[in-house]
Amino acid sequence: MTSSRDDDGDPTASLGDDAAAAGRSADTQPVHGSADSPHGRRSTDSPPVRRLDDWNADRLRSLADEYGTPLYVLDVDRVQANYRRLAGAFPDAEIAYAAKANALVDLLRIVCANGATIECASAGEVYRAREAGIPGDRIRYTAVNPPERDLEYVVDAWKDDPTLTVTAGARDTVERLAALEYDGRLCLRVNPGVGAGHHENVRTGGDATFGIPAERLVETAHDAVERGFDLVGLHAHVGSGVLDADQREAHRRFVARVADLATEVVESVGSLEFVSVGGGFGVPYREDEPPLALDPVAETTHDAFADLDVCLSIEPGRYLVADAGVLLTEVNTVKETSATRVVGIDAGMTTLLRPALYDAYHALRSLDPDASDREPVPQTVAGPVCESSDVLCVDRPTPRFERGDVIAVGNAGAYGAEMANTYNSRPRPPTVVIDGSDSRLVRRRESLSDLTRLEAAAREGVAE
Ligand SMILES: Cc1ncc(COP(=O)(O)O)c(C=O)c1O
Ligand SMILES: N[C@@H](CCCC[NH3+])C(=O)O
Repeated sequence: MTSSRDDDGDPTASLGDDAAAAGRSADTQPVHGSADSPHGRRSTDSPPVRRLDDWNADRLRSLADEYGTPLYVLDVDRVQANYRRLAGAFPDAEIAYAAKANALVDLLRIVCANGATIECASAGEVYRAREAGIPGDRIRYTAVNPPERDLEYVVDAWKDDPTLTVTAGARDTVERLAALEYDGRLCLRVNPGVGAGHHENVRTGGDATFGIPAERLVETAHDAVERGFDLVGLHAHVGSGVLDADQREAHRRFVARVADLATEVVESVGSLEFVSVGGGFGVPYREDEPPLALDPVAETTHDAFADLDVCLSIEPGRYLVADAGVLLTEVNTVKETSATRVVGIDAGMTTLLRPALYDAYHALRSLDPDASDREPVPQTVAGPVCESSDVLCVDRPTPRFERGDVIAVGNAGAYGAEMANTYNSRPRPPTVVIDGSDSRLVRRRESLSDLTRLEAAAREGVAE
């Protein structure tokens, strides 16, 4: 395995001033490439888990007062601490941040300033990365059944900057890229036959639709080389939210299988620059769940690739941003029913989709100064959307929430704002970034007029 970067220079050099500034503090120096453990890893000092109780309630309440609710809050220092911890465990690996977890332009700049590449799942994410000023050699686009419009946009971006890399998960995608006269850097995504994740809907290996079937990989690689592509990489992704022992064991088998497949490709086509083993590093959502021990995962991965002369790449999304974010929401209704105490809040499944989609658990805490004195009672917390699945929790024993309380919802930094939508014509919430003692609005609240802006029938509609 070789190191991902041959320069240890300033990764922000080609970014704008803002990005360079984001990377300038002592806290944000890239950590790649240094070693002080048998596997070249080095420890970092930030706690591996940040619970909801660790957030400063007064500060969050004052942000809710200033910007209103629902409101996403993202703490830049925590993103950077998470980045350093992961980079410390995988010092030789390239870290490609999976923008799908949270694609705010500000955030892309910050992780890139720390040394990351940006892993993009769509033309939209490539567009965001370019808006952030990120150069092509830090952008990777992984096509999933790509609409023609996406391919065309990415091929145009590659014409502007041929250092960009495209990952194809199907032979058809390779053919369609060739038809668009793309013959640049190509990575192939394989389905290694093993998946893992916090819910069956987020397992992307094994019985899933993603990637080239393993038995077709070598012939597809040959085909790509014969067509004149610059075949630089192999990619696979196990799924999302690897945390418990069974999932870690599946991840171990996954990594071993990807290493075998990479060996087959290298033997057949000569060499590869990198192998990406995807993301999936889980974080604890429940108060009593332990954090993921990164070192054994890194060691297993390192060992699996020890005999291969390739750079290792990882694609974390959730691990970098989940516990760096909270959602703030206000209680507007409380009613006792014969079955439970129902607490109505102003954030719903349109604001945070994960509970409705995956039955996901998110910790809840009232920020009211008296909240800790209140007795825990079973409470069902429901949003403002006309769907009975619009509940954050059912009968969860929590200190009584009262009307007017601001509730903080934990681990909302990943797949929170990013999956927000406007169902029931609910404008999407804003995001405020906190950066040390400063805070800034990085995405404004959508207004009612934003809802109709694209419709021809609206007064100022611009539909084509
Ligand atoms: C291809 C790919 N890479 C990376 C990720 C990031 O996953 P996670 O947020 O679990 O690290 C995903 C999402 O599951 C993905 O589909
Ligand atoms: N959206 C999922 C993660 C899966 C990402 C896509 N591969 C979640 O919130 O847990």
